[in-house]
Amino acid sequence: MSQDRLILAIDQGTTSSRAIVFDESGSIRAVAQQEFPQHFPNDGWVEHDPEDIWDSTLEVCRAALSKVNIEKVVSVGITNQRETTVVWDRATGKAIYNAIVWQDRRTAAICAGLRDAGHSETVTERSGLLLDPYFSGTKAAWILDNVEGARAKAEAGELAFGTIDSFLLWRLTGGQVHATDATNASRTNLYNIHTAQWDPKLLEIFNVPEAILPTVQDCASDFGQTEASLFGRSLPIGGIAGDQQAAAIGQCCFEPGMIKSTYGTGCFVILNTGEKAVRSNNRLLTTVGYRLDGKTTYAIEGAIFVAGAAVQWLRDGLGLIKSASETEDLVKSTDGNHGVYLVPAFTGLGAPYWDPDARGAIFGLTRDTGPKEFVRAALESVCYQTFDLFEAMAEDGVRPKALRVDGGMVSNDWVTQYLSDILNIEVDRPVITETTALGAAYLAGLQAGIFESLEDIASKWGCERSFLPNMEDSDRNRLTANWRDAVSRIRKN
Ligand SMILES: Nc1ncnc2c1ncn2[C@@H]1O[C@H](COP(=O)(O)OP(=O)(O)O)[C@@H](O)[C@H]1O
Ligand SMILES: O=P(O)(O)OC[C@H](O)CO
Repeated sequence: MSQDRLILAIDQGTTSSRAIVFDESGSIRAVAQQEFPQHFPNDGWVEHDPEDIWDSTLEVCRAALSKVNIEKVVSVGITNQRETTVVWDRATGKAIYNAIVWQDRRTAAICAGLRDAGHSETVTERSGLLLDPYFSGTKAAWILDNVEGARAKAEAGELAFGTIDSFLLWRLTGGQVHATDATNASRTNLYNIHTAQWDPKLLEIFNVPEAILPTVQDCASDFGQTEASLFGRSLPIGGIAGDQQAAAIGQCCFEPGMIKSTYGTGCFVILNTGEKAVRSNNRLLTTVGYRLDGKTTYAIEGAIFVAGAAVQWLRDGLGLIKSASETEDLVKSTDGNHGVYLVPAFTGLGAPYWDPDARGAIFGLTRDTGPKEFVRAALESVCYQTFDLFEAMAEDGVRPKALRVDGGMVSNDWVTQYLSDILNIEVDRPVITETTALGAAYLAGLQAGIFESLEDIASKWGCERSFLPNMEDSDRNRLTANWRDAVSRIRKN
């Protein structure tokens, strides 16, 4: 097969924007990355300036494209931090408020009000999600109700709503295309995952006017062309998926029962359930895994809000480490956790607890507790939180045999081994850990005809290292029971 054609994948994440150019074999030809500022204007609020998102995206695309022959780039894929909400003016393209980030808790009271009004069942049945501030619906409504004149403009069709993919698409196409893909739509609380359409009843419940919504397309489809002035040449945009779904695609989880977990800022487990939208009895989410040729493949998802963010907190908040990679040697020099447990509920607890008011705590401190124990407790907490998701899945009757992992944290061998020990299953780390961008590239490549099918793509997956469980049951039981005890002490709901 010719290795000449290239794909540009844009990965717009929570803390940084990345652009990666892949070739036809799925190998990386160029990378550029840029962090951008986080804004915390109030307790529990998290915002991004949409211009920072746009500027950093544009710069990394230009930087990555400058390292390759742009004439060979045949398709662009976009993947993005999901749920983060932007509302912009169609006439100017300017956002009317900062992007409200997925971690933001400001709409907790609105969600509680909707629960009290008896909407929980309708929302879960139709959207597959829960009533939690995590999702976009209440964030969009908050902007419309808190920016002067916004609701009237929205009703008049002058404003556009989008998750980050949609906002970038609008900007990249010079305001020509207002669209999103089914995975991003499935994170809004407004999209009916069974009918594959925006749901009028959900729009009514969340008080979001239809006039602001983007068109929902397949993940591999014609999303328009980039404006020629941006990169010196117009490029077709052929793929979009939310970052966690893109990671599942990059990990080639195409068969029902296949499962991946990504350890970036947060941790997100996605289990392919095939053509069936399976409803969890244990507060996991039902979501769109991908939609291709009009056919939806569903997934069950467990979302944990703090994973690598706990390591960032050790570095930036406490100053205990200078870099994330130091944690591996530090924790390897410990001989157990000395009874210290960190519950990193800095922005509440996600699945399976869904407790937006819970806050973090550390337990079991003694006079000999030092930085190493804090570091170990932070790394362990990520594995215990994944354990909670697997327990919830087990109660739903799902017991995976192996887990494919990716994300910045799994470069840490200690974390990956401990994860295998605590979950008591094989944990596989792939050769290419940039699975999120790779998934977007696969979608764009499918649309461009570079890849023929999902089977074609699946043959490219390679395992770099498998981690096998190596812990006594009695130790696992003791550790997870202590963790559960720690969690129970911070619960508010
Ligand atoms: N060696 C390591 N050990 C532990 N955590 C790490 C290590 N390397 C990176 N991380 C953590 O992984 C996260 C970065 O992963 P990444 O996948 O780039 O995240 P995101 O896409 O959410 O920005 C950071 O939160 C960082 O603290
Ligand atoms: O940007 P990430 O990698 O932290 O992912 C964010 C998720 O999409 C939030 O649902």
